[in-house]
Amino acid sequence: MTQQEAGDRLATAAEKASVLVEALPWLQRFHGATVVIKYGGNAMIDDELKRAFAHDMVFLRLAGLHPVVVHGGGPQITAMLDRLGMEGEFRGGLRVTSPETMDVVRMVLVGQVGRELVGLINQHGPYAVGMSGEDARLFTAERRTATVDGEAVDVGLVGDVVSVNADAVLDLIKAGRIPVVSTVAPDADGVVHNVNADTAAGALAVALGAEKLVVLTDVEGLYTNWPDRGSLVSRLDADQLAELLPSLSSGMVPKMEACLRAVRGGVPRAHVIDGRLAHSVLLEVFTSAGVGTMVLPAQVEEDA
Ligand SMILES: Nc1ncnc2c1ncn2[C@@H]1O[C@H](COP(=O)(O)OP(=O)(O)O)[C@@H](O)[C@H]1O
Ligand SMILES: CC(=O)N[C@@H](CCC(=O)OP(=O)(O)O)C(=O)O
Repeated sequence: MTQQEAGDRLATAAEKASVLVEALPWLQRFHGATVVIKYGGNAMIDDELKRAFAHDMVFLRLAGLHPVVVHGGGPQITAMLDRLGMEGEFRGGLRVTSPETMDVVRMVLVGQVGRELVGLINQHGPYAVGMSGEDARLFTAERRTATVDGEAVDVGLVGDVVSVNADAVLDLIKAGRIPVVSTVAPDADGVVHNVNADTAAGALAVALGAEKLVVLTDVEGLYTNWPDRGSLVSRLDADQLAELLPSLSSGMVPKMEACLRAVRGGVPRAHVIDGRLAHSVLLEVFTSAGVGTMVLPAQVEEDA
């Protein structure tokens, strides 16, 4: 080995060690904390990324945190509707959901996307258990409308989460498992509704008293003036977000509403991060710089 090569090896080793050392305060701070991670369908773009996500969930669990996964699957539902020759339509960021569409939504979220994530996590050990909003009365939904040009529009069997019974999730956490939640949920009469996954993740984070809500999507974070790439915002507080919300367009609306709901409901931090970057969750949780957009309940001086 030349002197140059030996020097390079030392520098690489020092860099690797510094990453591990930097994680220590965050490992201490989040030990025993519950983190709700929303994995959007648009961030499940290839098998490698999905495997990296599963790896990260197991990493969090073995690092002493309690990860709870809430997954989406919008593009996967649309692909299945296409295969079945059925129409897919969104209004105000929500899927128009007829009873027939609801069958497909449930089949894809619970039977396909949820199962796949459970399988990938369980390649590392017996951690993941899948459940939907129907299991042990996790979520109760209430039919909601979409807002289009300021008007309320009927979108069929689409629900908002009006109550959360987190007992079954807490039981799984206590047993050392990683709950993987699909967001279909019955209303008070037992009629199953399609719930946006961001909305469900926000509600679950509040009910669990989570330390963080992390939303993985296919963009770097929130842009105040989309698509102006210079307008990426790294942090904002609940009041600033509430002011910005009416100006946001469809995909970001449920995401940022969920972050607002979470921090106003007692979750100290909500983050929107780029799920296209492998291991972005680990960077968010265990590095000082963090990634993406962070929403805080109120303006704070401390960097966290
Ligand atoms: N202000 C904004 N900041 C960032 N992304 C935005 C904004 N407005 C609209 N978008 C769009 O929202 C998309 C993310 O939402 P969505 O497609 O519903 O993702 P997911 O499947 O992760 O829930 C981004 O890819 C981007 O095209
Ligand atoms: C009511 C509504 O729009 N539900 C969503 C549920 C899945 C979801 O939210 O998936 P992403 O997170 O991948 O967007 C849908 O049917 O597409």
